[in-house]
Amino acid sequence: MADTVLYDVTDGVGTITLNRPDAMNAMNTEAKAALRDTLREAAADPAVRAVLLTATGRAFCVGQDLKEHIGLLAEDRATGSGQTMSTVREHYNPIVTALAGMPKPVVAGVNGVAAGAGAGFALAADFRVVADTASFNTSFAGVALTADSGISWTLPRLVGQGRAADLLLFPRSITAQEAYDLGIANKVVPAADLAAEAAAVARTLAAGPTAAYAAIKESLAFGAGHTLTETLAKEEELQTRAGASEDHHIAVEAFVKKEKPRFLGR
Ligand SMILES: CC(C)(COP(=O)(O)OP(=O)(O)OC[C@H]1O[C@@H](n2cnc3c(N)ncnc32)[C@H](O)[C@@H]1OP(=O)(O)O)[C@@H](O)C(=O)NCCC(=O)NCCSC(=O)/C=C1/CC=CC=CO1
Repeated sequence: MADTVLYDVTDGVGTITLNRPDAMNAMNTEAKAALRDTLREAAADPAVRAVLLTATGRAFCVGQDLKEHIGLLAEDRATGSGQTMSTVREHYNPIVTALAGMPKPVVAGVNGVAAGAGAGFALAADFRVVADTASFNTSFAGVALTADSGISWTLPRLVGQGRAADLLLFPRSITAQEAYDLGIANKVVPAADLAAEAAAVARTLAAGPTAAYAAIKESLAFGAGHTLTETLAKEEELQTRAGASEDHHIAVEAFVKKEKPRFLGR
């Protein structure tokens, strides 16, 4: 059986590739566990300074594998165990926590449709490079479910509460261009260039000041749920840490010498 998730580390980029192309990268139990564990590995590896999440085939990820899910639902009914939705706690929540909390930038290379939890994964990344043929679909209400994979946190922050409600109540596929106009896609590129363009963005970030990027991610997440006063205090704490980093000293020295800094990531 082919690996459901591929992983490669080159030039500081940990590339995680969802690899169930024949199933449109639907997440079965094996793929969810593999993605969760690979994200944790990438987070812990100092050689990885940026993560690229992408996929093989014509889809990015269509969320929960409904063909597996129907069997689990039947089992639940038969045994009364009610265990089917424990996958949210065991898989989806840890996956999204790992993406959003990754102490380095995460780029989603959205090569095709991103639906349900698959859209949630893309939205939990820091930067989305999207093929012009790709699309996004919240999908959840279509299968009589509510939002998961962080979508009720990420989507309103990207598009506003009203548009998020629209996209969740009336699930439909929105094009890459619509996603760009709404602020979901950061960059739309011709489908043939997606892999190269997404990898280039990830490589650029991997060559950057990793500790400062981690602090930027932390302060954005903090600011989203705190007052200005609290956020100013957090910024001071994080700026003090960034100011003590080797990369800060390297950058200031390079600026004064009119040179290009070569960041160490610490
Ligand atoms: C809008 C679509 C994503 C893409 O549409 P389209 O390009 O027209 O492709 P289709 O013809 O519909 O599909 C091609 C084949 O792929 C199969 N497929 C698509 N999605 C899934 C899926 N999620 N699971 C399994 N298989 C899937 C489809 O059946 C076709 O196969 P065949 O060729 O054999 O017929 C559209 O496909 C679509 O709307 N898909 C469903 C999206 C969806 O509802 N996803 C799940 C949302 S719920 C979720 O992600 C999270 C949870 C969390 C916890 C527990 C339980 C459930 O969900």
